Formats: sequence, structure tokens, C-alpha cells
Amino acid sequence: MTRRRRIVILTGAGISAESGVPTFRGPDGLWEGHRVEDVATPEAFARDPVLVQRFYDARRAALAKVAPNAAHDALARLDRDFDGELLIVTQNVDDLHERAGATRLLHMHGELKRALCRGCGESHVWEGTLIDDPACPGCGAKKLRPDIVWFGEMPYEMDRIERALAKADLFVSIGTSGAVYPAAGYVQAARYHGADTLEINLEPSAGTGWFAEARHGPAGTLVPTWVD
Ligand SMILES: CC(C)NC(=O)[C@H](Cc1c[nH]c2ccccc12)NC(=O)[C@H](CCCC/N=C(/NCCC(=O)O)S[C@H]1O[C@H](COP(=O)(O)OP(=O)(O)OC[C@H]2O[C@@H](n3cnc4c(N)ncnc43)[C@H](O)[C@@H]2O)[C@@H](O)[C@H]1O)NC(=O)OCc1ccccc1
Repeated sequence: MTRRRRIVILTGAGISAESGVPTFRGPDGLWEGHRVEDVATPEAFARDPVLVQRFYDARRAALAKVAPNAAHDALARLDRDFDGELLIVTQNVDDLHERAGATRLLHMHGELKRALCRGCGESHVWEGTLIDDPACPGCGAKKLRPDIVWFGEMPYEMDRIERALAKADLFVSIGTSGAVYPAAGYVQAARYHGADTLEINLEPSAGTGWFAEARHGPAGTLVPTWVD
């Protein structure tokens, strides 16, 4: 690790699997019993806001029953000890990275523990439910939605991510199937800019061919080995 100066790490649902957070594609292809397009799109929210709010309220409440695992802890150690540039870009909306202590972190697809006001555009820390249509703490409007990036919506902090990828000398992807864009394209961008590339995943991802090195197995075992 010592000769590295600038590292970008992309994480997905697989890093939280060993903590008990369901990944996206269950055996039935459904996501916790729902088709993704029925709960994670602006159209779904317009069509059935109660279903969508209940879905995210349930996932937000479930966070109290899970804890960071050895992979989250290892990345938090790296974040604490690495004196080069580091950016952890997570597709996950859970709060396990920050609960493990990671700080050089961004949630490109939003966070379960934030609510976004469609009235004033403000984002607020939110621990409770949204099903009861509470008022925005800022403007008072009853227009709060989960602060989650849904399909068809622009991910957060795209510029900051692209700047970090453009100067990275190492790109590591952990626990992601490489099925969703723009995140699935980051390995190509990193390679294009000359970075070394490493995939750590339970199985080969859709983009595994783009990685110079791949280690397949559980993140809870492989990530601490890679960090330490
Ligand atoms: C389905 C896919 C084809 N569709 C897309 O990619 C779309 C459309 C699209 C855009 N560009 C394209 C190009 C080509 C084709 C399609 C597109 N993308 C979008 O809509 C994006 C927005 C996408 C974000 C949607 N929101 C999410 N999440 C929040 C919601 C919520 O969470 O409720 S995406 C969501 O799904 C994705 C799921 O993937 P993973 O995290 O990888 O999880 P998965 O279950 O699939 O895989 C888990 C992996 O872990 C492994 N694993 C399991 N256990 C372990 C273990 N123990 N250890 C290690 N590994 C493990 C497994 O083997 C597996 O490989 C994540 O990104 C996740 O955040 N927005 C956008 O494009 O806006 C326009 C735009 C763009 C730019 C500029 C202007 C406008």
C-alpha cells in the first residue's frame, strides 16, 4: 500500500451482505419482494408514494438491527492510517461505513438516514419514518421524500468522483455486480487514466474483465487481508 498515493474505492451491496443487509438481486430477482422499478424510480413514487415510503421506512428501521463487519472496519482503518489521498465511493444507502469510522466517504446514491424536501430542496438527517408525511424542518412543506438517487436520476457528486478517478493510481471495487451505471463504468475510467485496478467480490462481476487483478471470496475475509 505504501507506494500508493491516490486510491479510489467503490463499494456495493456485497460489502454489507455479511452484516445482514440484503443485496439487490434476491434469488427471485426481486428486491425484498419488490421489482426495483416499483419502488426505486420517480415514477413509482408518483404512482404509489405510500408503497415507496413504507419500503424505505422499513429499510431505515432495519439499520438498527445490523452493524459494520470486518470489511467496513478494515476500510475505516485504512482511512485513518493512509497518508495519501483516499476516497471511498459507496453505492450503498446504509450507514455502515461511517459507523465503522470511515470519513473520506461519499454516498453517490444517497442515504437512508436523510430526507429530501421537494419544496425547498434541502436535505435533512432523518432517523424516523416518512409514511406519516411529516413537515420539512426547514420550510414546513409536507413534501419530504427519501434522499435516495432513484433510477433515471443523476447520482450525487459526479464531478468529485470523476476528478478522483482521473488522478487515482489505484482503483478497488468491492462487493458490486457492476450492473448499474455510471458506477459500473468507473473501472474503465480509472484504467484510462493509468490506475491499477483490483476487484474484490464473491464472484466475477459483469465488468471483471476490466480489472488487472481479481480476488473472489467474502469481503469480510478478503478486505482485511488486502488492507493489513
Ligand atoms: C439496471 C441498469 C442497467 N440501469 C442503470 O444503470 C441506470 C440507467 C443507465 C444509465 N446509464 C446507463 C448505461 C447503460 C445502461 C443503463 C444505463 N442508471 C441510472 O438510472 C442512474 C442511477 C442509478 C442509481 C439508482 N439507485 C440505486 N440505489 C439507490 C436506491 C436504493 O438503494 O434504494 S442503484 C442500486 O443498485 C445497484 C446494485 O448493485 P450492487 O450494489 O452491486 O448490488 P448487487 O446485489 O447487484 O450485487 C452485489 C454483489 O456483491 C457480491 N457479494 C454478495 N455477497 C458478498 C460478500 N459477502 N462479499 C463480497 N461480495 C459479495 C455479489 O456476488 C454481487 O456481485 C447499486 O448501484 C445500488 O445503489 N442514473 C442515471 O443514469 O441518471 C441519468 C444521468 C446519468 C448521468 C448524467 C445525467 C443523467
